[in-house]
Parts: sequence; structure tokens; C-alpha cells
Amino acid sequence: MSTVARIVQSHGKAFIVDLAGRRYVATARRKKTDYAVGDLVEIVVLNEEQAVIERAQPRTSLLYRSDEWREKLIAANVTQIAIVLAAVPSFYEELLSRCLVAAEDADIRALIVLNKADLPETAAARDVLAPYAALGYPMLELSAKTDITPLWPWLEGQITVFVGQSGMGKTTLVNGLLPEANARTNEISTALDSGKHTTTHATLYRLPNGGELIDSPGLQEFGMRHLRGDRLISLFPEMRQYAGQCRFQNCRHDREPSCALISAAERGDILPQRLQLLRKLRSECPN
Ligand SMILES: Nc1nc2c(ncn2[C@@H]2O[C@H](COP(=O)(O)OP(=O)(O)OP(=O)(O)O)[C@@H](O)[C@H]2O)c(=O)[nH]1
Ligand SMILES: [Zn+2]
Repeated sequence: MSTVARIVQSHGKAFIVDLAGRRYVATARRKKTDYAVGDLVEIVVLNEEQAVIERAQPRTSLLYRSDEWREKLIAANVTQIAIVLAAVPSFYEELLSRCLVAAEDADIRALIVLNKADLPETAAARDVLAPYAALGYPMLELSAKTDITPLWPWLEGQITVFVGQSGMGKTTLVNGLLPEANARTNEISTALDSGKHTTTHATLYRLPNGGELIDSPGLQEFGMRHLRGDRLISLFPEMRQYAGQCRFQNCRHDREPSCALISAAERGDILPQRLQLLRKLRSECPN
């Protein structure tokens, strides 16, 4: 008989599932079935420690990356993505934009967290980010090292996945949000990771003030080949209004005459680097 559990940790092929507070190491019944942290899955419990995943229940959202070779699920059923940035080391603006596009595609909220606000370099980062805040994406400055409390109201009642490049301070932030708890999860994960050099898992935690947090592995690239080319423009809030306004219906917004997006960029109504990303995504998408 199967019963519904929640995936709270992913190690690629093995998962930790939570069933009413009990944790099991679970693997998929069939090969090639992909599950993500946050998934509700039907499982069959084998013994005190192990279970088998039969299938996932329908998801309210799914974040994933894809390149030419494979798809990689990031998190399922989240309501929000928190993109952790810092002025030092410098962040990739394009990666931020890709996360925002992914949020639009998954129909979830996006929150930009500018960490290390104590550093003087933060002023310049704030300027780079201002246009994104102007697009309507909430932006929060804080210093994970000193005070994470500004984040609490944003996390309440949300299932938030934290993403960030290495070095942005995501670990410091997540540790600040989580008190001692979660030791058990970590014990199991240490056992599952033994023999590997790096831990590449994502983990879901319950927050003391309500809400849940998924810590994901550091993000360096965010391929989105799964996006449909004709849908791309709808994933850029500032460009939506120009949909269908180019002279050519199949405009690539590249060098075509009377392109509504090129005109908008020339007027300064859209950021050139956002238009550049739209083109790039379009050229990456096979469909
Ligand atoms: N000045 C300052 N430094 C911070 C802050 N938060 C984190 N750091 C530092 O930034 C560095 C990276 O922090 P981590 O929390 O390890 O960063 P991460 O994003 O998890 O990076 P990886 O562990 O490489 O994935 C560490 O040296 C932290 O001490 C902050 O608010 N202010
Ligand atoms: Zn165009």
C-alpha cells in the first residue's frame, strides 16, 4: 500500500523523504524518473529506514535547468525563489536575469537578496540592481553575518528555494535562518554522501516562524533550453507590452527593421542586457 510523503533531500538518485515526521531513504521504482526536493511522492515503506518512490503527485510549480544533454530539477512546489547576491565576489547579472525568467516561467514569486550589505562595494551593486527592482522584483539588502531578521516577513507562509552563486553567502544566510534543528537530516545526508568529495544535495527545512526553505547547491549556470521560443517575451515583464508589435511576426529582435523591442531599447525603455538575454535564450531554445 502506498502513502504520500515529501521529499526533503535529494542526492540525485537517492532521496530522503519525510512521512509524518519519520524519515526514510528512498529510491525511485523506475529508472529515469526524476524527482525534486519539495515533491509529494507516493511511497511504499520497505522497513524502518528505506522506502521506494512510486510516483510524484502533480506539482504546483517546478524549477529546473536544462542544457543540451540533460535536465536537472531544482525544486518542486515552491512558491518563491530567493536569489542571493553580493557585491563581493561579483555576481553574474545574466544569471540573476535567468533566475527571474525561470520564476516567471514557473509562475512563482522572485525575491532578490543583496547580501553583505556591510561591504562598501554594496553601493555599486545596488545601482546595478536598481533596474530590476524597478521591474517590480522585490529587493532586500541585509548582512547575513549580522542580522537576517529583515528576511523573516518575506519567508512567512512561503516555500522558498534559495539559489546563488558560490561565495554570495547563501550558507551563512541559511544557517542564520535555521537554529540548531535539522541535525538528523544532516546525519543521514553525511552517510549518503560518504565517498563523494562534494555534497550536491538540496535540502528542505521547516522554518521556526512558519514557511519552508529549500537550500540548493551553488548555481553557476542556468540553461533554459526547455523554454518555448514564442513564449519567451511573456517571461520579461517589461517586454510583454511589445508582443506582436514588431513588423515581422517571426521577428528575432536582432537586426530586423521596425522591431518594437529594438526601438524600446534605443529609447531606454528596456535594458539592452535584458534584450540580449532574450535573444540568447531564443537562440538556445530548439523550439
Ligand atoms: N562581509 C560579509 N561577509 C559575509 C556575509 N555573509 C557571508 N559572508 C562571507 O562570505 C563568504 C562566503 O559565505 P558562504 O556562506 O560560505 O557562501 P556560499 O554562498 O554558501 O558559498 P559556497 O559555500 O562557496 O557555496 C564567507 O567568507 C562568509 O563569511 C555578510 O553578510 N557580510
Ligand atoms: Zn522584434
